[in-house]
Order: sequence, then structure tokens, then C-alpha cells
Amino acid sequence: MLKLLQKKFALSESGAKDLIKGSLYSALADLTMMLPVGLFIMLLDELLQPLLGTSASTPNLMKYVLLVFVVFIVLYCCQSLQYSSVFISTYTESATRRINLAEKLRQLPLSFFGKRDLSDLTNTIMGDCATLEHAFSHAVPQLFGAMLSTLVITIGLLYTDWRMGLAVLWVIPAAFLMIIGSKYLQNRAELKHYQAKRICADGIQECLETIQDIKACSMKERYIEGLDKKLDAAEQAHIHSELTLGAFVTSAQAVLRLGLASVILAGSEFLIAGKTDLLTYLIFLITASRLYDPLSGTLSNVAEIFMAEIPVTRMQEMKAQPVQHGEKNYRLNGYNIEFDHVAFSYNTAEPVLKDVSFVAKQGEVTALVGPSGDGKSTAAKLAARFWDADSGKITLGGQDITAIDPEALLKNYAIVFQDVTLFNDTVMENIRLGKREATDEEVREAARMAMCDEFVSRMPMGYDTVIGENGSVLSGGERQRISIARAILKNAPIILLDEATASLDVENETKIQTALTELIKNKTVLIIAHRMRTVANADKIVVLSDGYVSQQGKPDDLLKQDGLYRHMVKIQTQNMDWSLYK
Ligand SMILES: Nc1ncnc2c1ncn2[C@@H]1O[C@H](COP(=O)(O)OP(=O)(O)OP(=O)(O)O)[C@@H](O)[C@H]1O
Repeated sequence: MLKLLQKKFALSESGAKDLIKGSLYSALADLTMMLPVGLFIMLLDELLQPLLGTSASTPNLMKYVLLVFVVFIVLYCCQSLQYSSVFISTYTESATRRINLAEKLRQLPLSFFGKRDLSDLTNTIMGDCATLEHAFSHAVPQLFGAMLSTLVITIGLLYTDWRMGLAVLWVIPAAFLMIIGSKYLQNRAELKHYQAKRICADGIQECLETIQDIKACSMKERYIEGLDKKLDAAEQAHIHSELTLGAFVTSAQAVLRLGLASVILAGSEFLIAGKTDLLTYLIFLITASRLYDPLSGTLSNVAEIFMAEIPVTRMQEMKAQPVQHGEKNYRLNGYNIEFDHVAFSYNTAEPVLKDVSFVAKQGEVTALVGPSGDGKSTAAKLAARFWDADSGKITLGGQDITAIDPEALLKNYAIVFQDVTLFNDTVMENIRLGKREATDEEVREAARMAMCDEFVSRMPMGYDTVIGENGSVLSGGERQRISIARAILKNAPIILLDEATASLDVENETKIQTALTELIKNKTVLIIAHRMRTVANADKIVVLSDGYVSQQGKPDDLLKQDGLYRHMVKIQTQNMDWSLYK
């Protein structure tokens, strides 16, 4: 039962237990709602008896005042128990669900993020969790509770008078069958609504991210028009989904209302035929008037639960994604990185790396060069286990990196990528990311080595200046220098530099290269650069072309060969004479 609930509703074990508890309390709360009815029937019985001549005693009003007081206390206790049990457990589960999802995302390989777009992921974490939160606080326990309490009341009614019982109860399965029968249509409409909403969110996100280019290309009108269409489509899909839901729920609620009419008709018929007495008739009338109200609300709960299936499925998909495993404790024999017949493709059939073998030795600078798009960055990222190779093996210090926990592995790497990621925090804290426990002085020293001092001193609050979302107040070169400072601070045994100095002017590039020369001493350095002069002093050049290593060796040796490396050096030397105004 627990396992079934966990699977069906993407719950943790404690969440499933709380759901059962909440449902039982909801059932209890629903049943206690019938206590005033019971009390009223008792009073009615005592009032009717003298009129019908079965007893001469008059009702003891004091007893009823006391009973009303007791019923009020019982009602209050049950409702508060139900409220705290359902809501507290729902919000606790919701927090656990969000934390678990975020933790799962942290463990997932980057390949997963390539398959899913960011707004979809954000929607799953924020939107889907909110949808489930609402379903579990306002629909699921109430539905299960109503089912349990209705079952108890059904048994009581059928036991009292099965024919009158049937007159009250026939509408319940009829109304629920209507809702269950419409499940397919409702889910289809909701799925369309979700997809339209996602396309719309994607469009808005894209618009915000590319606002500069949109303005630069005078595409504003075209873009707004496109966004307008997406918003319209989302609105239409929403209306359609609400109408589908509304049509079925309202019809089912109308069917429920027929129950009262059927009790009146059948009851009058039985009363005239002498098949039932007045008190029983009144009992069924009062019960029917109380029974249908909570059930009417429950019909929309069923629809909400159907709709919750979409987020539950998406969450389960995410939970089922395979994560990268590995040992946290491992022994390395040095820090050589070796690619052994490595092949890799992203989500496309065409592999980026087909058969790549080379060694990047500790204490040496190994440069990956080659035509654009031929897999240099991919190879560098594979070396840090951002993805796992499809075939072949990558080892670090003789250990297969797939046997090492990705986070534990990354402790050995300092990485400077082309696309630097900065946080909306101070310069100091952005650099300190390289080494959390670093003192302010250590951070400043790393910043000085990475030539950050000069631009930080111009900032209003120096190292305490907040640099905006992803370093929006900084230039490309400044962002890159912060990233280099991080790497210097981390002082890891392996350094991956992917176009690390691409955004720098010649003066800063030369200065930073001097700092990098200090940084890379006795380390394993894998460097990617398009400018051949950046890698001319490397110990080894690996030329990647069309998924293969077409050449590898010392730069001077490769220059003597009639190959791609010499060709690239030649073209770049010729280009140095090129001018826009020629
Ligand atoms: N996350 C990704 N998902 C799918 N395809 C990708 C991804 N990253 C890169 N690619 C594709 O893989 C191929 C190799 O890309 P990669 O960035 O490794 O090349 P590169 O040699 O470093 O290019 P450049 O010199 O232009 O930086 C390209 O065709 C690129 O479009």
C-alpha cells in the first residue's frame, strides 16, 4: 500500500504515511460532520413520539444543550487534527520533494541538461511542485477521506433501509463515473495547456536573454508578434482546459443533486405504500441533504488529482534518470590524464569524438587544437567527467574516472571555460568559490595574479562590489579574469583552460600568461586555444579533426610535418596581415 502510494503520487515513504494519516483524519472529520444530523434525528424522534402516540415523555432540552456543546468540541478537535495533519505534512513533503529534486539535479550528468530546456526544469521544480502541493493539501486526503466516510454512511443507510439507501446512493457512482470517464479528455486538454504554457515561458526567457541582439537586429516587432501568438495560444489552451474540467464537474454535480429528488420521490412512494415510516423518511431526507455537499466538492478533487498525474509523471521521469556513481575514496598514481580510444556523441546519432587516444602528462602543457566544432571542448569536459564516454576509457592517475564520484573527481580540477559563470554576489565571494575556506588575503592575492586588481580598484566598493546577475556589470575580459583568479585560488593539480584568455587584450593576455605559468608548474594542463601563438610553447599538441586525433607531438615536430597543425599556423600567420580597411 505504502509503495503503491509512493509510486502513484511520487511521494517519499514518510509522505505516503502522512497521506494515509491525513486521509483517516479527513474521514473522521467528515464523519463528525454527521454528528449534528444524528443529534437532530434524536431530537426529532423524541418530538415525534408524543405526536405519534408511542411515548408521552417530552424531550429533555438540557440534555440537548449539553450534547450540542460536546458535539461542538468533538467537531473542533477533529477538524483541527485533520487540518494540522494534512497541511503540515503536505508542506513538509513539498519541501522534501523540492530538496530531493534539487539534489537529484545536482547528481545528474550534464547530458541530461542538454536534453531538457531550462524553463521546463524550472517549471518542474517550481510549478509542478506547487501543483502537487495544492493537490495534496486540498484534494487527495479530502477525496480519500470522503470515500471512507461515504462508505461508512452507505453501510449505515443500507442497513437502516436498503431501498431508501439505494434512492440516496445511486447518484454517487453515476457522478463519479462521469468524472472518471472524462479523464482522457481532461488530461489531453491539460497536457496541451501545459505545453502551451511551457512554449510561452521559453519564449519569454529567450526574449529576455537575447534582448540585446533583438534590438541590434531591429527584430522587436517580429519578436513581440511571435510572443503574442504564444501568449494567445497559452490563454486559449487554459480556457479550453478549464472549460473541459468545468463542463464535466458541473454535470456530475447536477447528477448528485438528482439524489435529493429521488429520495423525496421514492420516500413519498414508500411512505404512502406503508413500506417505511415518517422518521426513517426524514432521516434519509436530512442525511441526503448533508451527504451530497462534501461529495460535490470531492468531484473537483478527482479532476485535480487526474491533472496532478502530469506533474507526477514528469517528476518520476526525473527521479528515474540515471546518475553518475563512483567511489569517493580513491587512490591516484599521479595526475596523468589518458584518453584510450574514446568515442562520444551528444544526443545526436553523429559522434563528436570517434576514436580519440592521447595522454596529457603531469607537469606538461597539452594543447588541444583543431577546426571549430571538432570536439576540443567536448574532450576537455569528458576529462572532468561532465559526461561519460560512450566507449573507450579515460583514466586519471591510472584510475578509470567512471569509477570515481564526479564531485570527488572535480576536486582535482581547476577549470576556466570560455563561458564564465558568475553569481550575483561580491567580487570577493565570486573568487572565493575556488576555495571556500580561503582568507580574504588569499583571495586578493589570487585576484592580483589574475590581473583583477586594476579593474576592482575602480569599482565603488572594491572587492565588496556586487557584480550583478552573471557578472552583468563586468566586461568579457574582466569576467574571464575573475574566473582565472578562481582557478589560481583553487590551486588544483589539474588545470583545464578552454579559451581562457580569449576575451583579453594583448597586454593583459601576456600578463595573465605569466601568472598562469606560475600556476601550472608541475601540474597537468589541458589547454584549448584557437590562437596558435597561445599554444606554441606547449609541451604537446593534440590535433583533433573530425572526431579523430590527426596529429600529436611537440609543436616544433608538428610544424615540420605537412599536416593540419602547420596549415592552421600558416593561415593564422597570413591573417595577421589582414585588415578591414584594405
Ligand atoms: N551540450 C551539447 N549538446 C549537443 N551538442 C553539442 C553540445 N556541446 C557541443 N555540441 C556539439 O558538439 C560539437 C563539438 O563541439 P565542441 O564545443 O566540443 O567543439 P570545439 O572544437 O571546442 O569548438 P570551438 O573551437 O568552436 O569552441 C559541435 O558540433 C557542437 O555543436
